[in-house]
Amino acid sequence: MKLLKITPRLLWGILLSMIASLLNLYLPLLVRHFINLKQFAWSGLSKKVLLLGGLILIGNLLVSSLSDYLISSEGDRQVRQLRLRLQKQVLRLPQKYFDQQISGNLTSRIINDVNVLRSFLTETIPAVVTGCLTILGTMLITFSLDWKLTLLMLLVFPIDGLVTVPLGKISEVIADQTQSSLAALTGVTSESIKQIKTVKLNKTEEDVFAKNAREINKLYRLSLKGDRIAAMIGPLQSMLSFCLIMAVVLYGTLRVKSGSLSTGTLGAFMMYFFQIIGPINNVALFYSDRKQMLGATRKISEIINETAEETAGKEQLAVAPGSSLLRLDQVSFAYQDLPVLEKVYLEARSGEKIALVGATGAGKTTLANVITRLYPVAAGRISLNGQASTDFSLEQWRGFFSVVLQENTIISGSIRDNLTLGLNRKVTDQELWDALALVRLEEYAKKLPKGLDSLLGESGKQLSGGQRQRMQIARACLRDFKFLLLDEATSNLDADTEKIIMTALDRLKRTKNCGQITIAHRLATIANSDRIYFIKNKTVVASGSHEELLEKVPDYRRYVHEQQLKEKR
Ligand SMILES: Nc1ncnc2c1ncn2[C@@H]1O[C@H](COP(=O)(O)OP(=O)(O)OP(=O)(O)O)[C@@H](O)[C@H]1O
Repeated sequence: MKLLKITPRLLWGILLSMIASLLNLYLPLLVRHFINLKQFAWSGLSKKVLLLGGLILIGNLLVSSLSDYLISSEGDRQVRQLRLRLQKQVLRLPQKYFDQQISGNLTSRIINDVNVLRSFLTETIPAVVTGCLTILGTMLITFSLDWKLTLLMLLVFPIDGLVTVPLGKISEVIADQTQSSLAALTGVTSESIKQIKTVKLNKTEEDVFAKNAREINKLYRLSLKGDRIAAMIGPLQSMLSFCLIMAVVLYGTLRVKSGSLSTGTLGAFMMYFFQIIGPINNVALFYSDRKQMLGATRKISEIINETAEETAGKEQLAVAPGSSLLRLDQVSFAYQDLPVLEKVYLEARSGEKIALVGATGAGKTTLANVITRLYPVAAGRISLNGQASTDFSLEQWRGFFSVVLQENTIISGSIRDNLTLGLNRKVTDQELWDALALVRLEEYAKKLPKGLDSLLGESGKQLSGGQRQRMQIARACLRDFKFLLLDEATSNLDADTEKIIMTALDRLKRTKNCGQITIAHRLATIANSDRIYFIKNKTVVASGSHEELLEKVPDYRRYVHEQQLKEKR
């Protein structure tokens, strides 16, 4: 097992558990002594034996408690470490990995599969080790007491094996399928909760319910299969054990009657018999538990072995203060087999506002994602002041950009939490209020009873779409950056508010001497750009000012015309 380890603490726990098992082995011998007594007298040996029995019970209690605590706490510690490792790994995985995942399935891997490993480490391993010891110790003692009765008792192994081996194999498969089914159910449930508004507005409650019910039913059917196996294993084992006990009792009684066995020894045998039934079952289940653990390990390892984004390993490169030039040369990119960008050329300078314009699906957002290295380019070069983007560590490179995305990136938390997200410097309240004022949110925040510390709800549910966009712009403006990248960042605002904010951003661009890269369809947002890159057929087909493009590029004229028609509607 690679993910969880056998540590000294765990070994101590198992050792104590073994001591407790050994202590338990002594108790039937004490009982045998009492049964064999001709007459009970509260003195001498009997007193000593009773005292010893009491001490063994108390010792067993203490040792077992300590052992349980050591094993469980070690399991918790290792599960914590594994979950932290998984969380760290998940955060480092490339964007393309998430494009192919259902977040709920991933969550289930991190939560449910790790629990399977925990139970193997803290339950199966100790149970099997102590079980083997109990079985071995019992056999040694019972052999020394009466080998014939022991041989009869030994029949429990093949009989138990007859039940647990074939049924255990089936339950292994069921357990593996159950884990996958649980992951799928977590996936669909979390998706339907996340998309509840879409579900309601599209009146797809029944469809979503049917989809989720399919997963619930699949899990139910698997659980029923598991229940059937468990319902067979338990009673079958009990019945076979009962038959065997009867055989031991009958044979033992005959031997007692014939005088070749003492009543005490028969009593001790019965106790030993009951004592090893549990351990035998645990040992028999080891194989299927191990299979289940291997399945969970495989699924977790798939995440851990995924190649992470290359984040570190490079020195911070010195970047001269002042003006910067971001340049894309012959950049190409494809999502798996879908080429989206081909030989794109682009330049953005400090103090400039450039715009990426093109029909929907043209590849504008993809271009922004490639610039910020969310996806690696397939060919070509992206550089800052002549230095290739890949010469910079990912962290340093992403630090050059402050991005406002098309999608909602408000986190659950307060206004302050959202504004300071990812900021690695201390900010004063005044700076936060200034940022809010820049996007015209100051009045709104002032009216809230807790001001900057007011909570915004999950994903900013308590804000309007426009307020959410403005909050994200305010957050972006607070960061230190060389280029502000706005991807449809003002699409939800009314024309007047957008104009006010764009004017404020222009001012910010001049005072901070940063560049601005805007992706937008609305003409008013892009028309005053220093340079517009018009994207069509996977590449930049023309660049220039709005007026230049209108004059020289028929496709751009057509695009603008269509856009004007849309905006008039
Ligand atoms: N994660 C992804 N995996 C696979 N294909 C994608 C992915 N994201 C986008 N695409 C595809 O890449 C193409 C460009 O998409 P992109 O989002 O870059 O366009 P866009 O110009 O920003 O569009 P819009 O103006 O509608 O936002 C589209 O065909 C889209 O289907």
